[in-house]
Amino acid sequence: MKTAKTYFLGALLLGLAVFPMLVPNPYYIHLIVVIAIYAILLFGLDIVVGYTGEISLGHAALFGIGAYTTGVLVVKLGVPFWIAMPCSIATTAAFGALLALPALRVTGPYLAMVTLAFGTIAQIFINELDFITNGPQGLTVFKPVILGHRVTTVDFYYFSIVTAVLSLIVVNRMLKSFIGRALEALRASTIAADCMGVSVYRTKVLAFVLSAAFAGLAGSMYTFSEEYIAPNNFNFELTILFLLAVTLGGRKTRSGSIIGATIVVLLPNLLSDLELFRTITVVVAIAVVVGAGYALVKTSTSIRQLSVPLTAVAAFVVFGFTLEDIAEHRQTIFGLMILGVVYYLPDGIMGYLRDQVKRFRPNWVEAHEIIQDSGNKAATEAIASGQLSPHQGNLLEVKNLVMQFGGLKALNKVNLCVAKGSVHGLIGPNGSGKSTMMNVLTGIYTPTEGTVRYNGQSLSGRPASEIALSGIARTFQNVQLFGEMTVIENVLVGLHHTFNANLVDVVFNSRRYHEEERKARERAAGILEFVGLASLANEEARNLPYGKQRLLEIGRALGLNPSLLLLDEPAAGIPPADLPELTDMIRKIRSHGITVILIEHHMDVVMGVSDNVSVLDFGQKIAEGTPDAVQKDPKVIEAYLGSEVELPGHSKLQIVAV
Ligand SMILES: Nc1ncnc2c1ncn2[C@@H]1O[C@H](COP(=O)(O)OP(=O)(O)OP(=O)(O)O)[C@@H](O)[C@H]1O
Repeated sequence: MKTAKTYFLGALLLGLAVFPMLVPNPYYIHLIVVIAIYAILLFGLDIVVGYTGEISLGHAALFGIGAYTTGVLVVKLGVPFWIAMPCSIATTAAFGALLALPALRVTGPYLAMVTLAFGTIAQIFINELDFITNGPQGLTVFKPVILGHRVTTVDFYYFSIVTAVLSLIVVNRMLKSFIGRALEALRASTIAADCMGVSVYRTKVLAFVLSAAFAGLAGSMYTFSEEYIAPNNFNFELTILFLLAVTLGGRKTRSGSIIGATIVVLLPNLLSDLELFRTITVVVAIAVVVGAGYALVKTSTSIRQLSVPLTAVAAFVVFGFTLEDIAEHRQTIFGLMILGVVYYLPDGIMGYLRDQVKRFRPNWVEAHEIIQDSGNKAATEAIASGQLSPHQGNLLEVKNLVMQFGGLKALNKVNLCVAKGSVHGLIGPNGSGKSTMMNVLTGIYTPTEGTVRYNGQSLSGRPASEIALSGIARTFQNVQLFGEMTVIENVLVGLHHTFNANLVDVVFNSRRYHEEERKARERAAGILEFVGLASLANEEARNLPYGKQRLLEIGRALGLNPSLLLLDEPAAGIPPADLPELTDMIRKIRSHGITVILIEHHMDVVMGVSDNVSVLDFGQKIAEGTPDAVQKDPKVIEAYLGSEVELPGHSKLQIVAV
C-alpha cells in the first residue's frame, strides 16, 4: 500500500512538473497555483479542525492578514519578497496565538462564534485602514524581480508546487510525531490529555499558532499569485469554502486537504456556468441512483433508507433546472454540499476510501501504525516508577479536605494518608465521594478547603498536567481513551513526557527525535505486553471491548512512570474469570515501587490486594484499616447495606480470596 502511494505521488509530481510544457495555458496554470496555495492553508486548518477538533471560522481572515502583510510591506515599504513572506507567517502566527486565548476557555459553537467575530473584525479593519491597505480599492502587488528577472506565471507555478510539497512534508512529520498525537488526544478528551501530562494550554496554543502560520504563508503567496488583493477576497464565503474543503477531502489526511483544495478551487468555476452546473446535477443524480440500486441489491439497505438521498438528489436536479442566476445561489449550494457531506461522508472522501480499503483488506493498517521494533524489552522492564526526591513518611497526605458543589459536600473534612509502596483501597457506596477524591488529587477539581501533600510537597494550585508530570497517573471511572487513535498510540501519549525533541527536530527528523520515538515505541510495546494487549497494538482503541479498554487505560497511565497510580474501578467490565489476572497485575505494579490507590466495587479484588482500606460514606471517612478490620466494621456494613446486619453471612462485603 505504501509503495502504491509512493508511485502515485511520484506520478503526480512528474505530471505537475511537465504540466506547463504540455498545457501552456496561463489560466490552467494559475488554477493549479491556487490549488497549491489553498492546500497549504488547508494543511494548517486541518491541524485545528481535524486534529484538535475545534471549529475555526477565522481562517479566511488569517489568510487575508497574511496576504495584506506581504502586500503592505512590498508596496508601501518596498520590502523584498523574501523578507515579506516570513513576516506574513510571523504576523499570522501571532494572531493565531491571540485566537488560541478564547479557544482555551470556550469550545464548539462558542469558539466558532468567537472566530467568526475575529474574521468580521479583521475584514472591517482591512477595509477601514485605507491609509495602509488602500481600503476597498485594494492593493496591486506585482510578482517580484529576482536578479533582474521578473518572476513569470510559470516560475511562480513551480515555486508554489515546491512550497506546497515542502509544507506537506513539514506538516506530515509534525502530525505523525508525538506533537500530532498530543493534538489528537485533545480532540478525544482534554481531561485525559491533561492527566497524561499533555498540557491542554500549550498544545492548543501550538495548534492555533501552527495553523495560522500556514494560513499566513498561503496568504502571502496568494498576493503574488493574484497580483491584486482587496478586502472582499477574504470574506465569509471563503471561510465556508475552506471548511467545506477540509470536511469534503477528509480530516486528518494531507491527501484530503489536496482533494478538498482541488474541489473548492474548481467548484466556483463550475458554478459560474449554469449549463455546466445542470449537467453536474444530472451526473450526480445518475451516480446516486446507480449507487442506491447497488446498495439495494448487494446490502440490506431498504427503500425507506434510500428515500432521503434519492429525494434530495431529485430536489437538487429540480433546483438546478429552475435556477435563473447561479451566482446568487452559490452560498446556498456550498451550504447544501456541507450538509450532504457531513451527513453522508462524515469522514470525507479520503475517510470513505480508507473505509473501503479496510473493508476489502481487513488486515491492512497504515504503515506508521505498525510497531516497527523487533527486540521488545521484557514487559516488566517497561514498567518504571518515577524518581522521587527522598522523603520520609507517607507518599500522600490529605488533610481536612472539603469539596463542595453548591450545597453538596461531596468530600467533608476527609483525612487520608497513603504509605509509600502500598496498595490503598478506597471504597464506599455510590455517591460517597471516591471519584471526587481522584479528581481533587489529580488537579481536575480545586478543593474548597484542606491540603493535599504529595511526597512532602503541596499540590494546591498546580494544573492537572503538572501534577501528572510530577508522577501521579490515573485511570477514569468512565473510560477516557483517545478512541480514534490506535492502542499503541494511546500508550505513546502516556509517554509524551519522554520526548525532549522540539519542532525543529521533528521537522528535520533529527537523530535525537528518531531515537526518542524508537525508544518510546519500544517502551509502549513492553507496556502493552504487560497489560496483555500486545496483539491489539494496531487496533483503534474505540474498537476494544470495555474490559480491555480499562486495561489500556492502565497501560497508558503506566507510561507516565508514575510514583502514585490511581485506579478508578479497574475491574468494571472485566470478565470474572480474568479478575485474578488483574489483581496479579496490581501486585506486580506495586512490586515496581509504584504506590496504588484503588477504587473498586468488586470487594474480592480490593480486599484481596490492598494493604490498607479507607471507607467513605456521604463524603466522610467512616473507617480505615486493614482489609480484615474494615470488612468487620459495623459502620461499613451499615453504610453498604443501609442497616445494621450481622457479620458475616448477608454482607455484601463477603470476601473471596483472590
Ligand atoms: N462536578 C460535580 N458537580 C456537582 N456534583 C458533583 C460533581 N461531581 C460529583 N458530584 C456529586 O458528588 C457526590 C459524590 O460523587 P462521586 O462521583 O465522587 O461518588 P463516588 O463515590 O465516586 O460514586 P460511584 O461509586 O457511583 O462512582 C455525588 O452526589 C455526585 O453527584
